Amino acid sequence: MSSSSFSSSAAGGSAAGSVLSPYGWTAELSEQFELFAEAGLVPARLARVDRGQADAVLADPGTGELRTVRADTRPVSGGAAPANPCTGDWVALDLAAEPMTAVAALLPRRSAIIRKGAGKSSEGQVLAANVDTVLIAVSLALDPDLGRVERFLALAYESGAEPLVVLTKSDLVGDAEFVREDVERIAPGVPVLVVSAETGAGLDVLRACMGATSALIGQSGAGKSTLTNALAGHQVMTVQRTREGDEKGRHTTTTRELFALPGGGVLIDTPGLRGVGLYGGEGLQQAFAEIDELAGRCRFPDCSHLSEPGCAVRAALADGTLAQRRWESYLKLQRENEWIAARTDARLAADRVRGWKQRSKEARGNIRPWHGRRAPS
Ligand SMILES: Nc1nc2c(ncn2[C@@H]2O[C@H](COP(=O)(O)OP(=O)(O)OP(=O)(O)O)[C@@H](O)[C@H]2O)c(=O)[nH]1
Ligand SMILES: [Zn+2]
Repeated sequence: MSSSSFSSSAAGGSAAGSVLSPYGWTAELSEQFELFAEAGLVPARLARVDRGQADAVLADPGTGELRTVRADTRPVSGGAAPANPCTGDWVALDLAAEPMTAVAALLPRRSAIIRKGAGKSSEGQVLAANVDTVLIAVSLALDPDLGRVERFLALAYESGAEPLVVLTKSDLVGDAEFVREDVERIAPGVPVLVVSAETGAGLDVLRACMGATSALIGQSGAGKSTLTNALAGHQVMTVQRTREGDEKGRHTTTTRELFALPGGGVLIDTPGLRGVGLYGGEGLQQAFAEIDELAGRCRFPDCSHLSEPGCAVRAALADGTLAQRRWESYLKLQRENEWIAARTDARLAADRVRGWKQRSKEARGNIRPWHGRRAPS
């Protein structure tokens, strides 16, 4: 691609605005972008991120039409994992960069779904950025795992986006109402919708509830890719049909991808999550708002809810207002969160010590050539 065909004047301007608005571009973003536009950079949204590169959707400054380009993400990678570019990020592209288009900057995120990284690492992994609605897909074909739904809800709240539970594959069950009620009980204030990607039932209501950018999360096999295809109106994701009706799914989705929807707005499909570790705390309080509220009514503000008199939590457990299962689920997620917080603190402390040692070593190294003596250590 020749760099001379791009003029900086169109970048970030109204052309980009109208063409990118179905992708979630707003006047506010346009304002944030002004300085980048003056520098000759072009706004784009990342639709897919692989190792070191991304697919970026932009309004071509020459033709004004939507276009997807491959871009080098290395200039904005390499820092702390949660700050790395991910699907849904708005970026400033340098189309003239050699040897290929490069992501020159990431715009500040409005929200981000971050889970605890895989393995022993305490680093967060961003699944999707700038999301308005988190759709938690739960298959009606299996007994619902309420603890898992609670975990996804906490993750969704933590992101800063609005959660919504989507019970999928309604064509496979006679009556979804019981499950819907069970899920509603553990998701106070959260819409719980029943859909079938197969028959199209419930899709209109779902569409009406989705914000400008929605992201689908859920267990592998929950029907996320099938639902993405149904909402997109055509096959955008490859769905592996499990011949024996195996409900476990096969991890068909390997990279996050972002799609424009026919009625405007975009949908981000994420790979099936076997285990989602939480990464942060506030989301848990929101997902278990009624427990938070109960704890506020205990006689002692620092009540451990174990043996203190006047404990509102124990009272609620005793009279059945608070289900034992729900309380244990909360405690479990809270323990995980504390662990991750401790790990993160320990890692930051270790980083600080390492950074200090490195700097003092460099300082010694700098002194030696000029003074010919060892710096005091
Ligand atoms: N009967 C019926 N089957 C469905 C429906 N939606 C999905 N399925 C089937 O469920 C299986 C899993 O669907 P996927 O869309 O691949 O699930 P996924 O959540 O994207 O799975 P991962 O890509 O592994 O995360 C496939 O065999 C689909 O054909 C539905 O509405 N009705
Ligand atoms: Zn208490």
